Amino acid sequence: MSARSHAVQPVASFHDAALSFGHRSLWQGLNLDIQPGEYIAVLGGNGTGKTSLLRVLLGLQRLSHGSVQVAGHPARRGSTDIGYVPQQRAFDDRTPLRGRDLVGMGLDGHRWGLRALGRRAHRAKVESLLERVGALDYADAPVGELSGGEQQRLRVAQALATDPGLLLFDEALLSLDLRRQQQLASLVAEQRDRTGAAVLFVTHDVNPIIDDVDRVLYLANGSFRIGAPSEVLRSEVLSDLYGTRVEVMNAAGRVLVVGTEVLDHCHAPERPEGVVL
Ligand SMILES: Nc1ncnc2c1ncn2[C@@H]1O[C@H](COP(=O)(O)OP(=O)(O)OP(=O)(O)O)[C@@H](O)[C@H]1O
Repeated sequence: MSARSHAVQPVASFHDAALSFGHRSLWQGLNLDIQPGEYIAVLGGNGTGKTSLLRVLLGLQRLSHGSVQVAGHPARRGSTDIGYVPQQRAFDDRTPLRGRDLVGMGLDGHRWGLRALGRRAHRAKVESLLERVGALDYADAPVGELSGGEQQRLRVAQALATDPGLLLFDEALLSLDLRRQQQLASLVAEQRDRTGAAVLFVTHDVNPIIDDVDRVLYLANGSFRIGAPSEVLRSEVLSDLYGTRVEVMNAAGRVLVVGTEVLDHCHAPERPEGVVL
C-alpha cells in the first residue's frame, strides 16, 4: 500500500512541461504530480525521452517549456532528495574504488568528503546496504573487475544510502539474471514501503515490477499516456498513442505489447517491444 493517500506535497511535479531538441518534440503538455510512496513505471521505445525525463528531475536537462519542482523547489543538480541509478555504463578496469567505497560515496558524496555520520556508524550503514543488495561477497574487490550485474547492485545500494524521497532508476534491471531482477524489484518496493519514497522506474520490461506499480507513464510518438497499468496497457490506448494497431496481450502472467511496424516519432520503424518494449 503506497503512502499516496496521505500525501500533502508532491515529491516532484511537472507543470505544462515540454522537452524538445531542435524541431523534435519528445513530449509536451506533461502535468504530473508524483506523490510520496507512488511508484511510476516509465515506458516507451528507444529515444522517446525516458532518460531525458529523469535528467530534467536531476537538474541536468532544462525543459523547453513549463516547470519542474522537486521537494518543493525548482529541480537542481546535486539534490540530496534524489537517489539515482543511471543507465548502466561499465566502470573502467582501472577505477581505483572498491564496492564499499562506491556505496559509501552515496552517504557522503554530496558533502565533499565530509562524513555525515561518525566512522563507525558510516561503516555499519555501508555494511547493511551491501547486505541488502547481496554485495557483501565482493565489497572489497575493485569495481572495474566486477560483472555488470554486480556493479549494478552496488549502484542501487549507493542510490538508497540516504533514504531519499525520490528514487530514479534507469534500466536498472539490465545485466541482472531473473532471480536478481526479482530481488531488486522487491528491494525497491520494500524501500518505498519503509521510507515512503516515490519511485520512477524506466524500463523496457514492466513485468518484473508490475505488481508494485501505481501508474504507468508511456511515451511514444512525441506524446504520452499516464494512468494505472490496467488503464494504459490496453490495445486501444496504445494503438491510439502509436497511431497504428498495437496489441496488448496478457500471457502467462506477463504483459506483452506487440504491434505491426511502429514509427516511433523520429526513429526508424521499430516494434513496441513486449513491455518488454
Ligand atoms: N542534449 C541533447 N541534445 C540533443 N538531443 C538529445 C540530447 N539528449 C537527448 N537527446 C536525444 O533525445 C532523444 C531521447 O533521448 P533519451 O535518452 O531521453 O531516450 P530514451 O527514451 O531514454 O531512450 P533509450 O530507451 O534508448 O535509452 C534521443 O534521440 C537523444 O539522442
